[in-house]
Amino acid sequence: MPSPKAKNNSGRSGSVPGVSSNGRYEFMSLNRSPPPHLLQRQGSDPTSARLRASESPTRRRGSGSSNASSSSATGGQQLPEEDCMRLNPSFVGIALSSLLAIDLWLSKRLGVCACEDSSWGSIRPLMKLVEISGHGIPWLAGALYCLYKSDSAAGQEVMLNLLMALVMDLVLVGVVKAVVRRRRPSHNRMDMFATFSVDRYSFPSGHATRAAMCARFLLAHLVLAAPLRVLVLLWAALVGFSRVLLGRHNVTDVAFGFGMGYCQYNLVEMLWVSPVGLQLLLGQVG
Ligand SMILES: CC(C)=CCC/C(C)=C/COP(=O)(O)O
Repeated sequence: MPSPKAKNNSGRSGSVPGVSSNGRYEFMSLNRSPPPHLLQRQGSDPTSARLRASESPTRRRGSGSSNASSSSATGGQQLPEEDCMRLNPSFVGIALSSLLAIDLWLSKRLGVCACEDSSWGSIRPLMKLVEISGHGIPWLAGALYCLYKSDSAAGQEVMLNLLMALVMDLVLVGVVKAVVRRRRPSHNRMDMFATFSVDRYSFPSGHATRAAMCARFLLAHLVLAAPLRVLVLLWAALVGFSRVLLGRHNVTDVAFGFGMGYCQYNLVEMLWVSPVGLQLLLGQVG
């Protein structure tokens, strides 16, 4: 992530980031030699040393022309090919780093209920109530209760599919969290109730996926008056927003969570289990 304290004409066009000795990214010009401390670091970097060691002599000879071109770009210093590639991050890489920087900055600023002494700390209990309203346990318990209480086949069908949708959501979010392994914001206090071990990761927000998917589910399968439909949408938005206010998530975790939850509902519709389908399924199992 580009540091605001960047040296060497940072921010100008034609600049690319490198990593300084203190671990921060710094910009340097493509047209000028990198600063000596960066050149020295690349030479002693164990990863690039390993890469160079594993390179066969044939490949090294073969990459001579690219080394020559890189030496002209670095003021006569010969850099190995892999180091040169690292000095030329793609436009997509820079755009992603910038987006992440904005995300972290914005999320930190919006985390105004992250603890009791935060600027909006007094509404933290209210935000925690919103958090509970989007938690998996009340939704699973509610769907099970309605399934048990429902006396119509249509009601049972809807509740059964909601139950399956909630379980599918937990599994999909768990898989993505385990793969991406993005840490929760540093200002988050890990005081959520009933979490799985993957919930130490923040991408995507499970509350946001559930809120988006359940909102679509309710709007599609319950006959609700217009004000109630608006309320459902407002609730989903508030659940997502409260994740950032509480400092639980970065903005991108919630935005992706909303998108994922929206798409998950399409999957629920595709995999919709009807009573006939269920009887067939149970008949095959039995
Ligand atoms: C224990 C059960 C049934 C669900 C856990 C729900 C939970 C705590 C999800 C984490 O949500 P965020 O990713 O939005 O923090």
